[in-house]
Amino acid sequence: MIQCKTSKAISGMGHSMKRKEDIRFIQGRGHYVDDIKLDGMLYMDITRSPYAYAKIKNIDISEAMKVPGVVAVITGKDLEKYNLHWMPTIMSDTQMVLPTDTVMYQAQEVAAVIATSRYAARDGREAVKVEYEPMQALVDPFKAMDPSSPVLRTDKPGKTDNHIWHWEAGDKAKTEKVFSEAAVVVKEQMHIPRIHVSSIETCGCVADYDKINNHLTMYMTTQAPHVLRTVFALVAGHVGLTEEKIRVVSPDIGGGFGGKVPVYPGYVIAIAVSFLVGKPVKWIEDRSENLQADSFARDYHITAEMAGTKEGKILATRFKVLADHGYTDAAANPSKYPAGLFSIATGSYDYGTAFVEADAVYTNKPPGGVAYRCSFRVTEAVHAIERMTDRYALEIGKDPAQLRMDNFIKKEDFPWHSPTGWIYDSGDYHAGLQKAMDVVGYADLRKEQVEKRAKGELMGIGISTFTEIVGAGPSKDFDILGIKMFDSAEIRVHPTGKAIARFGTKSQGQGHETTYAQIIAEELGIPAENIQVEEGDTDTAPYGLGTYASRSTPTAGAAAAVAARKLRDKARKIAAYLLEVSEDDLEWEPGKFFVKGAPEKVKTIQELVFAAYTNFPQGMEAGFEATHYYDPPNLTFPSGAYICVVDIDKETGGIHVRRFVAIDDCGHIINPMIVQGQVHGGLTQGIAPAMYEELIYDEAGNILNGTLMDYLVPTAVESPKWETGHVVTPSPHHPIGAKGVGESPTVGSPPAIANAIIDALSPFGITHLDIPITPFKVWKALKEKGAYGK
Ligand code: PCD
Ligand SMILES: [Cu+]
Repeated sequence: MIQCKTSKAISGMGHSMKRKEDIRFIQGRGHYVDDIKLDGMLYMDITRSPYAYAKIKNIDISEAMKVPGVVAVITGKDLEKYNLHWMPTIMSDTQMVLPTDTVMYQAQEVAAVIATSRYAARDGREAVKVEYEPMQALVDPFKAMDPSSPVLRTDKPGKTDNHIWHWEAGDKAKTEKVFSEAAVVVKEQMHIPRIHVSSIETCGCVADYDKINNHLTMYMTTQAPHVLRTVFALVAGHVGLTEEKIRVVSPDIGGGFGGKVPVYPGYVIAIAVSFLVGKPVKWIEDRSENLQADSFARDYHITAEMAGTKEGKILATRFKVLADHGYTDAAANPSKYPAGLFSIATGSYDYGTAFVEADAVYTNKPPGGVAYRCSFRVTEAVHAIERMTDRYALEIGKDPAQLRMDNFIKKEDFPWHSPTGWIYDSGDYHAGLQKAMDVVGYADLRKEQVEKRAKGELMGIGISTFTEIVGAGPSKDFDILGIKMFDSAEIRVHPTGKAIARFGTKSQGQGHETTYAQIIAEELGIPAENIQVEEGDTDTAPYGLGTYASRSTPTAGAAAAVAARKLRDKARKIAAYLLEVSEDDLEWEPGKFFVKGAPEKVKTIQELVFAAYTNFPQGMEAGFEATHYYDPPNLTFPSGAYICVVDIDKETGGIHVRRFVAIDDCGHIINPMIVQGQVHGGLTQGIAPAMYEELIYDEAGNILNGTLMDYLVPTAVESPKWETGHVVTPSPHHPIGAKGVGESPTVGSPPAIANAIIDALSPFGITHLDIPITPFKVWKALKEKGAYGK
């Protein structure tokens, strides 16, 4: 199925080349921020608020200053003197760096303690005495929307409510008409809970300000080094730290998953302190801080409706969202899309009309709304559409697989214009679902289910046939803080034919050092092994928007191919010159040009590169280097067909995932082994919100599961055996036909699991349960439906 045009020695596209980076990772030689030690480095720890909403009456630092090793305690008032106490968020909202008078969520930063050791900093943090006057927190987003509720963002002049923005897409009037006339309408209220990215490595940085040269080097765990450099320059330009004086370096990163896109106050405080003290300052979050205070994901309350015929033709959908953004809108979305790409909510189905609308609201919870392994809210959209498709099938008593087959967009209808304005590039949804059904043995499973039901046993089969939307994005629509979302590649081939390539993206574990090398190997025929890939240093890499939203392959990966093709064009010119033929008489095969019909007249790419430095035609520029900034013409639309089989213990509500088959379509695959790893990891991060994870707050805004003792992150023990496979519909507009894949499994799997569980419970009249679906929720729902007698 995967075609390899290059030999294993070259290892271009389609080869399961072992990951270059793993040589250091598996030997404990990865180099992370916390491994950085600089002369005279100080350590920072942060005093945080125990209250979700309170006035700060007083901060007494005297005891903290007495702790041996503590050199300074910084508060909002200190930063205010330099106008560094506020910063912009990526969504152009504002966020406190340190508060001067009010705290807005539990675990918010209140003061920073600087000491000569991490331990002293921690002791100092405990010794900071803060006097608070607690206020009534607003936790419920629906209540917060109520015009009679107190206004939380009193820092915003003229703000009279807690509403942040309203956004909509699709055709409201047309959709309403279809709904009012439809024979069948189904409706569910659902909550996609607030969850959290639990990367192995927490956030952290070392801010190293050099007073003599007025230069800041910021070592940090960021998915978007260039954008953050720009943000830092915007925040600190007025004190002389302009962009050319800032270097952001991201060393190895232990998982990003969207949580390392935002700017956290800790980074800005570390910069401010290093600037004021003139020494390097290290800040590394601990596990609980990471869970309690960093950007959350999801938290969408969705009223979902679907209209259709009695026979099973979907006619329209309507989705209304209330988005709880916490204290500030610190989501990581393209500017034009405050609700991200939620309007992909029509999914893989061909029907006439849809209307989606979203309102965002402030509450006393940590800020965020990051795209945790999700292209800006596509996960929420997929959950809504895939749950409702099953809900509709249940309503009319039709098999959910058949209902999907009957409603899919057909492969000949691509490029397909969705009713909410997207143009899907390619796909073959029928083939994907058919393959998943064949692998899982769908017909037999349905028979088994009938037999089990007759015996009172609970077995469920759940399907999710989702369409993803990745590769942000085309500059006409996509920007972050005004910066267009292109990405870049720069290739330098040295005289001996070995190369270094640099990118505007930044791997956090995805394997870019391997796969980017494979793309260049494919295009130039230089062995991937001989191509060194570098990312994450703003002094050396070309400007790019970073790695998230499965955008690296669609953008920087494309840039690599285009830059390599520029070089191949140059190689052709040199070959024509050396072989004394016209360029048209030459033929390319990965790694060499030869004369048509005379294959013995050949120049290898290595010879041609050498000639670019030693023997090139008069008038040609010397060297063998190229750069490309790629502005994608469209997004790529990967898809998947997932089938999950569950067995439920009726007495305890215990859920056992018996099978999980995932057929993905990410177009042409660069490295099948890496893609499989991506799918395994992504599925595990899909079972997480479906069955385990949710951040829970009480009415006072206290987080009830703020440690990994209580916040249940699934491990290998909880993970079922993932059965994976592919169909391949190349992206027609991408230079190598690839689509992103990193997010697909996390986006597509939660509804497959939820649908399976609901399918098992449907004989009791249960039509919906919110994720995470825990044994207790199942048991409670069964009890309410009288499953255990009166
Ligand atoms: N067709 C194809 C596609 C793809 N690939 C591969 O795979 C990977 C991925 O890719 P993509 O899809 O393009 O993506 P990126 O951009 O690179 O990345 C991103 C993603 O990725 C994922 N994965 C991962 N892994 C790891 N290890 N770690 C991490 O952290 C992570 N993260 C996650 C997330 S979350 Mo977001 O941020 O939320 O938005 S988004 C995301 C890479 O390596 C590449 O190359 C291949 O091979 N082929
Ligand atoms: Cu495949």
